[in-house]
Order: sequence, then structure tokens, then C-alpha cells
Amino acid sequence: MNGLKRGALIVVEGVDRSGKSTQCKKLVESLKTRNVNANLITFPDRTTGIGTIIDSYLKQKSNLCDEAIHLMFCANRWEKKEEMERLLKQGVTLIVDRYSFSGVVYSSVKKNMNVQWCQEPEKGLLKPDLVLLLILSEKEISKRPNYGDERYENKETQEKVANMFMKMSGEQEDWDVVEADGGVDDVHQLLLEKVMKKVSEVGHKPIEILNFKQQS
Ligand SMILES: Nc1ncnc2c1ncn2[C@@H]1O[C@H](COP(=O)(O)OP(=O)(O)O)[C@@H](O)[C@H]1O
Ligand SMILES: Cc1cn([C@H]2C[C@H](O)[C@@H](COP(=O)(O)OP(=O)(O)O)O2)c(=O)[nH]c1=O
Repeated sequence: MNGLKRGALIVVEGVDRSGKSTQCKKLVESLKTRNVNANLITFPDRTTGIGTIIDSYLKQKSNLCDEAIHLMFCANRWEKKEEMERLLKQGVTLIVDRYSFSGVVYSSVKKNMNVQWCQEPEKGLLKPDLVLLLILSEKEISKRPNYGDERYENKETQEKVANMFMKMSGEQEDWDVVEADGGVDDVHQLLLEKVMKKVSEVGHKPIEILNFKQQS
């Protein structure tokens, strides 16, 4: 074993407008000021070839069948796997804005999409050390700025997504459900404490491979 400690793989999940992007950016900044080497990764990564297809689908400029777009989102993670693994081994903590759980949840709330089928192509990606699920009360959600015009940005889909994330949080390992109604800085402090704890724990633990606990 060499002396270099690996970075932690931290995923932030939640419905649209739950504050993920805001919090992920702040986490990376705060980690850096505490001398923890950290990078931000966001999914979908709209900058790649696959990401361009996803972007066009989300903006409703193109259409794809549910299975095909599911596999695109997943491939968008596979194309980043090697880089993520390299960074973690170099000691960089990765703060990841959405991951495979968004992939499974947003696809499987659609009619005729099977949860196990949706999980299958995600297996083999890197397993997060911690998944922070941001949850909001109805009251707080209604106070956040309006949804945009992208696909899935409607109340019905978002409610199904929120319910399925909650169900998943009880079934998967290393999830922490965080009530995120508070102000930006309060939520940040809460998350930072959890992330710092995880960063100090992972040290020399091997990076694991993602699998899913059986879902009913
Ligand atoms: N804790 C908070 N309290 C109030 N508004 C917030 C909070 N966090 C984020 N926002 C605002 O809510 C909107 C969605 O935040 P964002 O971080 O983009 O969420 P997401 O990435 O989950 O879609 C933005 O306008 C942001 O400024
Ligand atoms: C990562 C991922 C996101 N999505 C959806 C969730 C979002 O509605 C949309 C775009 O994600 P994102 O750009 O993170 O949206 P927001 O900032 O509003 O949370 O793509 C999937 O359907 N599958 C996936 O694998």
C-alpha cells in the first residue's frame, strides 16, 4: 500500500431545483480551503458527443425512445469512469452532481420502464462512498424559481421522482437523506460536515463497484 490516500466519491441527488448545483459548487470550494483536493463532476455532462444528444433530448429539440435515452445517460457516465477512477486514486475527492440513481429514477418513473432493466447498464460503474439525497418540503419547492422548459420539468414527474428517491434511500447502502429547506449556508454546513467525515474515512479503502440492492 502506498502512502497516498484516495479521494472520496460523493454523490448529491434530488429532484430538480433541490439545490444540488448550488451545494456541489460550495462543497468543492470549502473542501479546497480545507486543503482537500476536490473536483466537481456533473451528470449529464452535456459537453461530450453523447452529452450533446442528451442536451437536445432534454431541450425537446429531438426525440428518442425511453430505452435509447436511458442508455445515453448511462453511457455518459461510462465515458467518465476511467477519468473518475484515476482522479480518486490520485487523492482527488469528487463531488458529483447527479449519478446513476437519477438515471434509474427518472427513467423508471416512465410508463413501461422496468426498474431492474434500468439498473442493469449502471452496474460496474464506481460505487459512491456517500450519496446525499436533498429533500424539500412542498412549501419550499413552491418557493423556488419556476421550472424551465426542459423535459421532466413538471410537477407530476417531479413528485414521482421525489417518491422514488425516498424509496431508494431506504434500500441502498451509504445514503444520507438531508432536509434541505434551510438557507444555502445552513444546508452547506450540514453537508460539509458529512463530506469531511467521509473524506477522512475512505483513506486506503478500495474503490468499490456499483451494484443495486434488489428493489421490489
Ligand atoms: N437553500 C436554498 N434556499 C433558497 N433557494 C435556493 C437554495 N438553494 C438553491 N436555491 C435556488 O433554487 C434554484 C435551484 O437551485 P440549484 O442549485 O440550481 O438546484 P438543482 O441543481 O437541484 O436544480 C436556484 O435559483 C437557486 O438559487
Ligand atoms: C443524470 C441524469 C439526469 N436525468 C435528468 C434529470 C434532470 O431532469 C435532467 C437534467 O439534469 P440537470 O442538468 O442536473 O438538471 P437540474 O439542474 O434541473 O437538476 O436530466 C436523467 O433523466 N437521467 C440521468 O441519468
